[in-house]
Amino acid sequence: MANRTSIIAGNWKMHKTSSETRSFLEALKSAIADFEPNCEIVVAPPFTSIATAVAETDGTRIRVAAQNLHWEDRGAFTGEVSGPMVKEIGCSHVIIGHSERRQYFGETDESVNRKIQAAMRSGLVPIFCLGETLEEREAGKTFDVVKRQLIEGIGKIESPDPDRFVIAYEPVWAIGTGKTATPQQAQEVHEFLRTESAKILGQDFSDRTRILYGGSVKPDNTRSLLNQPDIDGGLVGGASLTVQDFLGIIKEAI
Ligand SMILES: O=C(CO)COP(=O)(O)O
Repeated sequence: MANRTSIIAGNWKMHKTSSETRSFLEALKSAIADFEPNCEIVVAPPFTSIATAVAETDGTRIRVAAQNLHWEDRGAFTGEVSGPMVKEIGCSHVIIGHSERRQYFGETDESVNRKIQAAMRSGLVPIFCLGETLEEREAGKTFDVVKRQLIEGIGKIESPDPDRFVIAYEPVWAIGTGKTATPQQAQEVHEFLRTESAKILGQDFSDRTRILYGGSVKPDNTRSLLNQPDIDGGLVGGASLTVQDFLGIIKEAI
């Protein structure tokens, strides 16, 4: 089995101004200077705080992600931001297809696919999110839903570099609810996603791509989740907003 380096990524959602971003990153930098984390570290601030985050993390191991992009590189799309813009300002990663974007901003499997292609065209690492709702889980549709999202999301993508492509399984019912999927529940979906992605993009891609779990990840549940063979890190919302919790998660990463 491939040896995959874990990723701990903080999705700040609509939190932290530039000055709040600066103080958070100053504290995080000094905290991680004391030890050698076992994982890659990514933070995803809102667009307006990205420049500050890039400046603050320059020369460190912390990488910066955007939370969204448009599928075109430029054009008359008021209020939108494109891959080349995100790349040039210094982001390495971009979150795509988060359930909040699907739920509140009308994103579809098709737009997610176009955004993944746009990210790759601009040299950004997509963090491609998918996951079922509570209703879908209770109706026994979890595997059908994530399979459809996976196929539609990565279907038309040509030979992505597995080291530069990340999938995040985020069951919607576990986001911001304090209700984490059990390690077994998460593992069975991760294993399924890995098997299915091998059918679409080949065994090497499937062996090497990182699949993160997201949904109420906290310092005290990180270890048991990351101990699962197909869970390669966490996409963290609420607990990435305080240095203490985010650092606690980073320290638990294996
Ligand atoms: O949506 C998430 C990360 O993208 C998860 O959010 P919480 O960690 O707050 O549940």
